[in-house]
Amino acid sequence: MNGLERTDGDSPVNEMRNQSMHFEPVNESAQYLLQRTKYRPKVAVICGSGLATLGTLVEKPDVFPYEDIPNFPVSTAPGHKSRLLFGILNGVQVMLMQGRFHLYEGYSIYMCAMPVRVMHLVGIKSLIVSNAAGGLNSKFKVGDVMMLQDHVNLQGFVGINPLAGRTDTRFGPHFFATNHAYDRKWRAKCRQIMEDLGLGDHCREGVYSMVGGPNFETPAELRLLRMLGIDAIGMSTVHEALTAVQCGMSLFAFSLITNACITDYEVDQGASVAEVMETAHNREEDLKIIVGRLVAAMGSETQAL
Ligand SMILES: O=P(O)(O)O[C@H]1O[C@H](CO)[C@@H](O)[C@H]1O
Ligand code: HPA
Repeated sequence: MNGLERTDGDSPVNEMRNQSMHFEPVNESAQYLLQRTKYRPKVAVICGSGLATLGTLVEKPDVFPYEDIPNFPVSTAPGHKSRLLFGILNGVQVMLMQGRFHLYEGYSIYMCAMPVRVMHLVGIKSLIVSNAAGGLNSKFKVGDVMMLQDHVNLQGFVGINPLAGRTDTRFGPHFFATNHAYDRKWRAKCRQIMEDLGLGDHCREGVYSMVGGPNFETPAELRLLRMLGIDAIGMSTVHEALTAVQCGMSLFAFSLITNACITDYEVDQGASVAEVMETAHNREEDLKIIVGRLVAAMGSETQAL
């Protein structure tokens, strides 16, 4: 054990440290939920922009508006419903977030990632994270699904990281490897599911990164991101993924490529929320089947845990 891993929340030195996550408010949110639902899910889903419709898969749901959950943030982004569902999806108990939190909403990186810590205290072992993203890789087409093999934590480069600051080992270790953050078995499963559905040509794999937003990127920024080896760009997911891995969850994440990133100054058209929503809407039925089958696979695996 080193000095960073202690759990002495009220020590004077911790008072001087930044506003990183405390155990008690997260636990209060988790206990609020556990006391009000009979479900004890081990699988969770985070719905990206325009993908809240995945929530329609959940049968017999217990519905918790975020505003009712103590210490929980409230969604303000377009296409995010701001409610948490507990219920059954393809025969598996799930916890599903219809709405996530972004830096551009004014929340700290700790608050953006806080629901994942709530999931951990609820008992979640496997997590599916979805997002809408712009396609930087020129081979990608609008409507493709990019499974995250990896990410670049741009905010982390300058110390903006939900794991920074005081660490409470009840949320996992301070230092840990991230070379297998995204569990390759779920990528193999997703590829198989998409091939079975005749969607193999739309199944991609690559590197995601997150900017702060809310504006979409300039052509110069997009060219820089492409040089960094980034295939898809969004404004979310990285902080959730890191928090999930720290908590020991098995993670699958995918980007729906909702728009092509435009780096040519001669093109008049630019990225828009309307295009993001339209693509999400067009792909929702396929994504429901894919996510449903992935949840079923995760459910069989976590049953034994
Ligand atoms: O990452 P999700 O929440 O899917 O949302 C993506 O879509 C929004 C832009 O339309 C941004 O918030 C971007 O991050
Ligand atoms: N950039 C950033 N975030 C996004 C995009 C994009 O092009 N599309 C959807 N979310």
